[in-house]
Amino acid sequence: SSSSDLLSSQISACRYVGWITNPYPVFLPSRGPKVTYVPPPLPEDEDTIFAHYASGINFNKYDDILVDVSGLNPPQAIYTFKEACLCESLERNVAKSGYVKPTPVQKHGIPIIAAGRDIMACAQTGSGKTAAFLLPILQKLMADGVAASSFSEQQEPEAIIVAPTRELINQIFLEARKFAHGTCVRPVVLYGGISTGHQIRDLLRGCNVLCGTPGRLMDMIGRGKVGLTKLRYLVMDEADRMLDMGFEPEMRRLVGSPGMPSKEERQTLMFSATYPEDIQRMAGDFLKKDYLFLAVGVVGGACSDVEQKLVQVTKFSKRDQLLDILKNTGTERTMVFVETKRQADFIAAFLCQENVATTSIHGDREQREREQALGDFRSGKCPVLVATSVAARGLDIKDVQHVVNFDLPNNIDDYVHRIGRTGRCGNTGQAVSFYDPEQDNQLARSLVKILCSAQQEVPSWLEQSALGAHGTSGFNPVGRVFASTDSRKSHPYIAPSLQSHSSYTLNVFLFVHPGT
Ligand SMILES: Nc1ncnc2c1ncn2[C@@H]1O[C@H](COP(=O)(O)OP(=O)(O)OP(=O)(O)O)[C@@H](O)[C@H]1O
Repeated sequence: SSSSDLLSSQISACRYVGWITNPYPVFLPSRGPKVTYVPPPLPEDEDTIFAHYASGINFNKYDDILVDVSGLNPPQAIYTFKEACLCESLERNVAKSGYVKPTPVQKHGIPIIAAGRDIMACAQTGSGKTAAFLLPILQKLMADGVAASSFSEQQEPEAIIVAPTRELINQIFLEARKFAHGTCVRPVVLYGGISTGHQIRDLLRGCNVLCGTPGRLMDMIGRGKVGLTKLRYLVMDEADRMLDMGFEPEMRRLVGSPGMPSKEERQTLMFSATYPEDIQRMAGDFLKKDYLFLAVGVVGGACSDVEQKLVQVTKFSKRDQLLDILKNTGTERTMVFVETKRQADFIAAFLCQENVATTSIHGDREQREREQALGDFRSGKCPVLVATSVAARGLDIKDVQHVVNFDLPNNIDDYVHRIGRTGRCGNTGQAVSFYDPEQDNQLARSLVKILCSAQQEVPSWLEQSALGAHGTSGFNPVGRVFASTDSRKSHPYIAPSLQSHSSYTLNVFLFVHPGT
């Protein structure tokens, strides 16, 4: 029965932290030396492949968001999927996915990519970036009559997509599989935590679009299972994360791998909701000089469909406050973010003890457990998911109504991605963040900026903390709200031609800072 299933999943969550067998939790990584996990076969029925949730009441408001394209000669935006001139199968798959009209990042991104240009695209969480790169790539592969790939000891994909986490790359793969349904284009996914033998067998059956996390992808390239000479499209999703300290060396190894076409010979596409300026400058190493910078709304801004609340707390009051919140949210899907894997185990076990159907996801859980947890959360069997930042980016889960930052992250971009797990595709959502002044003061200024630019109420205590924070000279929370911060604009020596950049805007959306 479902209640005994629930009980057993709660028991296994507790056992994982040694709660039941041992009164003092032990935190041994449960990863064995050899990974043998083989995920269940993918469903083949169309209802599952094309399952989607409805866009929300604010979907049409996307059209009001300011768009800025900078760089030379950007192509005209499209306004309908018809104008994207997709082939019949793609058009049908788009319709079956429930897409009626493109979102702004699709209106601008699709023609830019179709025109063969490199792009650095920034658009708020949940606004359709995945289709913005998948559709034009698939369309170009189809238009160029890409050969149906077949068995070979080395696969040479035409497109490679990289993303920072296993669950996200798997989701992107499923999207690619959905849009390519009924065509000869074959997407394949590679990520860690799964039997390598299983993935090699799947890969060698044929591959046009390879979706991978960096480690497993480089492993397959190193084994000679993936050749790069036919590569035409390289996509970095969550590009700022792919180029930060953690992944930058892998990305440099990837573009420096034997056979990899130079940046002049391939098309490189970067997408994210956040782009710190230093990362933007470094990203230039991977892109052609004349790449286009597409900014939908405030670069690095939070999704305006998420109602953001900050609650001042003390370290020891957090658990009770979390329980209070969860009592009100009931069975509505809620993601609770914490800072450490250990904390994720503690909080998940605590909530299970309090009879809240909870599961957890973090980097020390086995892949089987991670996928089970996500599955239980998606299905609603466990409506509360306790997660570390491993689940902060990209995950698109139906009906997540609440995000709780039990611990605030230590950087503002992570905050933007985390709260973006709710309020997707024009739906509304709520985010509550526990702010511990002893821990979180360094975030005060950035939080005020983010709240202002998303037209949210700023608590006066937070404004005070921001004003009192170190180095506040020139602090202007409402400044630069519409800056389409293409870092090249403030560094003309990088690309002097951009002095005369072409920039256009759509439907300027003005807002007033609360209180002004
Ligand atoms: N044109 C559209 N019409 C209706 N739904 C859409 C459209 N484009 C995308 N969607 C849906 O919106 C949801 C969010 O899209 P997606 O996951 O691509 O967002 P994202 O911008 O990549 O978000 P994140 O920054 O969190 O990665 C998905 O369920 C997707 O299928």
